[in-house]
Amino acid sequence: MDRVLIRQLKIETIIGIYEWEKQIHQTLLVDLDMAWDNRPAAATDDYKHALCYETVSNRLTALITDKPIELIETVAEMIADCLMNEFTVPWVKVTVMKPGAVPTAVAVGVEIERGHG
Ligand SMILES: Nc1nc2c(c(=O)[nH]1)N=C([C@H](O)[C@@H](O)CO)CN2
Repeated sequence: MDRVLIRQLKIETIIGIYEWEKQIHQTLLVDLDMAWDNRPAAATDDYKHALCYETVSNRLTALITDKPIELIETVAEMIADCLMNEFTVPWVKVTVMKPGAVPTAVAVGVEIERGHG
């Protein structure tokens, strides 16, 4: 299956398990691999057949900034659910990185795959 990709989507939000983290915004970087049949869009050159990476980016930013979240695992699962239920993406790989969370690491993160395709 073809894929639509989003790399390093930057989301500033309240994320973390500690009290001090609930008082600040921190950056998450999200990578998405979304299964999608790109042939109808290419054959017609018609946007209506495309999985719009701009619409997806805006929707996921709104979703994740709506309320405080403790775990990046929750972020990844919310993103996968949204893509499969709202955008009918049949398979997705979601990587959520939290740069700076561990001072001795460039970034830490989680990766999940959901669906088939
Ligand atoms: N697997 C996880 N481990 C940790 C998380 C997390 O979301 N998933 N979060 C934290 C803290 O919020 C940390 O980022 C503060 O620096 C610790 N471990």
